[in-house]
Amino acid sequence: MSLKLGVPSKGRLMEKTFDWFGARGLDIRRTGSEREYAGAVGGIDGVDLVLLSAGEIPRELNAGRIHLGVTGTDLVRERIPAWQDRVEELSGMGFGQADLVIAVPKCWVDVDTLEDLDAVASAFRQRHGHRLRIATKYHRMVREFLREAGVADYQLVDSQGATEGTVKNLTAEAVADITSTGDTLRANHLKVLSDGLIHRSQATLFRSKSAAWNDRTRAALDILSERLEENV
Ligand SMILES: Nc1ncnc2c1ncn2[C@@H]1O[C@H](COP(=O)(O)OP(=O)(O)OP(=O)(O)O)[C@@H](O)[C@H]1O
Ligand SMILES: O=P(O)(O)OC[C@H]1O[C@H](OP(=O)(O)OP(=O)(O)O)[C@H](O)[C@@H]1O
Repeated sequence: MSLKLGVPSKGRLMEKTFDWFGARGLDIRRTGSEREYAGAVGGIDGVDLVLLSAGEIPRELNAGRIHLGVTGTDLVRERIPAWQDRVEELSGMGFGQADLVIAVPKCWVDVDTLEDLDAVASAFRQRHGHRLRIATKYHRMVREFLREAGVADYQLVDSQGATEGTVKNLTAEAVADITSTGDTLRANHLKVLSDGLIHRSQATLFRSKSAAWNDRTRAALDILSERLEENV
């Protein structure tokens, strides 16, 4: 059995992931036609490449179907319950940075903090007969964060894309989404709460705690770990 390394096969993390391993002596390549999801790893023995979307890598790590995988820390926290028991962070990779934040309409001039949001949420429910809606795809992380902050009078509405548009479209009053330059929030007249940072994410190399390890896969991991230490 070879060590299975899961890397993003498309999307914003793919190229930088290939470059990051290249700088550490691992030549990761897609093989076959442009559309074929096949790949190879050169420069190290006993490692098989598994091409996946960044969003699927947490599930594969959790199931132990891959030994190592590259994805965002946000996706691991969101998609693996009790993630610390299931995976180990081997190395932050220094790209794919994005912040998961809570944002509200800019015109809510009296709302700058979670405490303000809590007050607005209670008033909103009394006035409208339903809870203030927060659009997000990060249900687990947002619930946990708001529970710890003591904000209770809200409901999550699922949004798998174009989340910032939900406020203009009147399907939500606030959003919890990833931001990197802040352009999308600004363009949609939203502002981040001053204490509304839920998580700072970056692309990270994870090790599955449930994958089966043998002498060959352990030896491959040792060589890989040495390369990582040489190139911190
Ligand atoms: N500006 C950004 N917007 C969204 N995600 C970003 C941004 N910058 C970095 N990321 C990170 O990139 C990762 C998601 O990458 P990407 O969207 O390519 O993967 P995906 O969810 O598998 O894509 P897809 O939606 O095509 O399946 C997340 O960890 C996210 O935090
Ligand atoms: O702060 P910015 O640099 O503007 O980036 C943030 C935007 O990028 C992501 O969307 P993505 O491009 O993945 O599209 P999506 O709306 O389909 O998720 C994210 O959901 C934000 O909408």
